Amino acid sequence: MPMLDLETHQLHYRIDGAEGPWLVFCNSLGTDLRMWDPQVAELSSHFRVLRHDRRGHGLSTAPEGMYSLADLGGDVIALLDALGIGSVHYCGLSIGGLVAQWLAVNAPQRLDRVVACATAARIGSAESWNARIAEVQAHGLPPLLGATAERWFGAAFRATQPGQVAAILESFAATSVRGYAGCCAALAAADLRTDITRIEIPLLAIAGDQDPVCPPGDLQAIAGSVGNGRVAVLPGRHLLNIESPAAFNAALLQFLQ
Ligand SMILES: O=C(O)CC1=CCC(=O)O1
Repeated sequence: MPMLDLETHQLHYRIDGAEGPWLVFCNSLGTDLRMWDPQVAELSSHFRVLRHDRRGHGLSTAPEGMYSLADLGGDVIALLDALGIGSVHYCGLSIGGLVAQWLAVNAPQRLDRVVACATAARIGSAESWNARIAEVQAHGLPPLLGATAERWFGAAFRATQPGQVAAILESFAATSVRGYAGCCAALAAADLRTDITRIEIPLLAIAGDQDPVCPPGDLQAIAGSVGNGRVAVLPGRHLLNIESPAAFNAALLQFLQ
């Protein structure tokens, strides 16, 4: 189980595929790197795929305190440096998509092409994230399970794919409260609406047509703000890479190849 030792925490990562350009996937809040399994199964024959569990998620440890987007982006750069990787295609979903935008603004030399999925330049409000922090610190993550499943997957998918939904919710319930709350703090403070106008790297924004968290307008706004952006709207709610894997993989391949 490969781990990167950093000063305050350890990052769990995984590499699949032996040849081709590097493609890095970055998970959403309350999930681990397995959320990208439907992509890795198909794309690891085209790319060397690097995934990591964000700090406080999956098998990565959770440093104390609250985190910032710069901390999360810094973890990605530390991982690339440690593995001797120069530049990558980068695909992140939700908070992972915010990290993608942060990297495209602050470390453009490390990115070839960037894919921002089910995200926004500003997700929610400081008030809503601070309320979420208070809730999980008081009661843990399990009380959030029902509402989370409804935000992440459409009713039809929940009814027909209970195994996939259960697996993702299991990873949610296993997320550390400290790690989850720390990332909520990063979300509370993150507002890249001005910064992203400086992005020149080719960017694909992918939206779920039924996403209640980051609706298609948020992704259209990202694509319209950057120098070289385009948008794809696919069927699905927030975790659309799991709900619509074939369409998602096709959009990625078309953009990255
Ligand atoms: O928590 C959610 O359901 C939605 C979300 C916001 C940021 C993220 O990564 O997930």
